[in-house]
Amino acid sequence: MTRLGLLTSGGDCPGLNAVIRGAVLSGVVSYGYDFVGFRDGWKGVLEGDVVPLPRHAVRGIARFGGTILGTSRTNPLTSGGAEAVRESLRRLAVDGLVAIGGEGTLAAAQELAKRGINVVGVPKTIDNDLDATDVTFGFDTAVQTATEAIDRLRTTGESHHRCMIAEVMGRNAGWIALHAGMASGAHAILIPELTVSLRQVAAWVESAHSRGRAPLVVVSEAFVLEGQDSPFSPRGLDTFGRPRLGGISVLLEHQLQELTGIETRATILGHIQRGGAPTAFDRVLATRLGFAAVDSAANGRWGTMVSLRGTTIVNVGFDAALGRLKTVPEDRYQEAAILFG
Ligand SMILES: Nc1ncnc2c1ncn2[C@@H]1O[C@H](COP(=O)(O)OP(=O)(O)O)[C@@H](O)[C@H]1O
Ligand SMILES: O=P(O)(O)OC[C@H]1O[C@](O)(COP(=O)(O)O)[C@@H](O)[C@@H]1O
Ligand SMILES: [Mg+2]
Repeated sequence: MTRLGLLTSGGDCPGLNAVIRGAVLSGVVSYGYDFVGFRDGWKGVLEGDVVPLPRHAVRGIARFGGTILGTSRTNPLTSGGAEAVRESLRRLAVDGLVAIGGEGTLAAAQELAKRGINVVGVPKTIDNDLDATDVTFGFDTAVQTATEAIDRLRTTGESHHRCMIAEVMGRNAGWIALHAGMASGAHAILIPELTVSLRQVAAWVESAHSRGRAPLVVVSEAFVLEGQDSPFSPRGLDTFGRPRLGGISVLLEHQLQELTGIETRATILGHIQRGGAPTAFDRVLATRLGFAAVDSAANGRWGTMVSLRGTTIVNVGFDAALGRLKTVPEDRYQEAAILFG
């Protein structure tokens, strides 16, 4: 019997469990496959740390956030390499892997595929910044969660006649800020793709204030204020050596209050955006990606990943997914700018 191994790797996002369930159900129902799950991403592969994934193990999990398998940022190439992965799969009689992760996970999967390991990828990023897929699961949930939180900030902001700043995730791309900002009626949206001067932000805030509104600014964690040379990152590095972002809104709080004289409060939404139950949209997308990943494995399309093009799930080579980010185009930002001030 064919046995596939599933793993989730990199930062979590709502919908991972729906992918796992979709893959197992499709594999069991359509192909008679058997599944195991590796705990904590590539770490579980290297350590042979597996859990059996019979059909009943995935019962009802599509509606839960996080990942039942756990995740990590272990890089298999620096922690044992392809030979260690091959040996572990051989020992566990696993015929192929479904790796669910971000561009780092997929880069590792690509390298392993080049070395003859059977692996298919499922793209994951809360930031929605992978170029080879139109939308990633988790993004819709993050936008919904951020929008609900920002709606709450508005009512308290309006009561106190304050300027409220909401800081959202977005390491390289401002998609969450753009969408949550448009949905919540922000008077300024600040994204990593475009520097803006403090004076311009203050002008938008003052314009909204002068119309009797409580100004609302939505800012991506990686936004760079004109005059700065990199995103605000006072918290050291993450386990992969990337700067940990977060806090630009607090900097803006002081500077905007000083410049405008309007009482200002900043809120960092942080990991709340990544936690909790996926929206119906994300459950459906993630389930379909899980189905398609198993179809890819069944058809021997190793070394590829599944992706959404329009409303269709297609297969693309890892190359298409890597090396290029899907950032917010200037025209999408200018379109939203009609709402500013
Ligand atoms: N080029 C690469 N090749 C192999 N592994 C990588 C590469 N880049 C990143 N990784 C590994 O993949 C891990 C997960 O990254 P990724 O899937 O992008 O998720 P996230 O962006 O949420 O951290 C990284 O922490 C790192 O260990
Ligand atoms: O606190 P952690 O887990 O390091 O993750 C925070 C970072 O991960 C991100 O959510 C990106 O994750 P994705 O890989 O899902 O795109 C960033 O927006 C954020 O800077
Ligand atoms: Mg990544």
